[in-house]
Amino acid sequence: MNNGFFKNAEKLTRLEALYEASKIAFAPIVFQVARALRDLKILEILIENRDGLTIEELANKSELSIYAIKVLSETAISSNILYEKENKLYISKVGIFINSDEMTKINMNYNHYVNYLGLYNLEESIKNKKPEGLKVFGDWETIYPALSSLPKKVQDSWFEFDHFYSDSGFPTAIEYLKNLNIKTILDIGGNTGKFAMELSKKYPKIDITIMDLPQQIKLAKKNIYEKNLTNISFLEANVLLDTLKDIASFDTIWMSQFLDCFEDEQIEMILQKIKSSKNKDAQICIMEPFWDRQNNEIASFCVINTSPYFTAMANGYSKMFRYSDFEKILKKLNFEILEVVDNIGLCQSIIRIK
Ligand SMILES: C[S@@+](CC[C@H](N)C(=O)[O-])C[C@H]1O[C@@H](n2cnc3c(N)ncnc32)[C@H](O)[C@@H]1O
Repeated sequence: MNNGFFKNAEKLTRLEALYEASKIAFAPIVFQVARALRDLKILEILIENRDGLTIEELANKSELSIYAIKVLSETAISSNILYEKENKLYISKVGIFINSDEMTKINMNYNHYVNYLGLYNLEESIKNKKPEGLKVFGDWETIYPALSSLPKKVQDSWFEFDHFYSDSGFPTAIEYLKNLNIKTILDIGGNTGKFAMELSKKYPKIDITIMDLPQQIKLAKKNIYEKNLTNISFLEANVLLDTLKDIASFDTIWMSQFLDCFEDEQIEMILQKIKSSKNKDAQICIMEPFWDRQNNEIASFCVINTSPYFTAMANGYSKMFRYSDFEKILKKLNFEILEVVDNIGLCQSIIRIK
């Protein structure tokens, strides 16, 4: 299933197709112009002046040259961000979204700070199965141990992106977990502890343990000690290398936006390790944004287009899941699928398995 999205390609006329191809060929230019218009506050100025401004007036108010306004606004007109009427420039709905829509802002920052430079090496990354783009930030095998030492803007936009999509699901996910009668939960890939802290605030009686790489556990500990939450513990582990023998005491294993960090063989290996080490009655809840379970095409587009980040920047081999592919892995490992719940926050689904 793909909810009937992305069905236009075969219907385009030759001329429409050439226009689409040209938009793609110039996409990096339009992207950078849109971002510059946002960050140079030109969009904001036009939002404050909805009756339109001449080029001279806009140059004056933005303290930029006439040349700058002409270059930026002409690309913006060609891509529907601005429009022109009787020698005045106006902001369009697209421009308003670029300036003010939270999701668009976060996606744009993530693509500019985290992905833009490194995506130049996508082809090499595909061929070598390595995140060759990551070298723009240093000599790392994957982005995960690098996260806590990336440049501030890169780190901030990575965490904002990650948190925006998973955080929006946390309230509903926590409500969902309420009905499962949980006493002890292991949050694998718990990152900076955001989910654990939300859960802890809501249910102080549940024992929560965050498992992650040592670098992330350090950040999580700092956050959690500052909040003085006492029902959260920590386990440093690399799920690829460690045995996971100490997980038998948990009645629930939680993984949110975690398994998408790995390739199929690794996912099978991790799930198999969990299956053989967990208490036999323990349930596993997996929260992921499956692109074929989204309820609108925009969400599906955003989820799909996160995948090349994994290839060029994160690890060289993982991607956002198509549910039907993921289900095959669960069935191969003989997991019982207890239920799948969609529409968790912006784009997540929870699969509960045993
Ligand atoms: C995309 S983040 C998800 C964070 C969080 N669960 C959420 O929903 O926002 C993936 C997390 O998995 C952790 N991770 C990646 N590889 C790992 C490994 N081999 N062992 C343990 N944790 C790992 C990363 O450090 C990171 O915190």
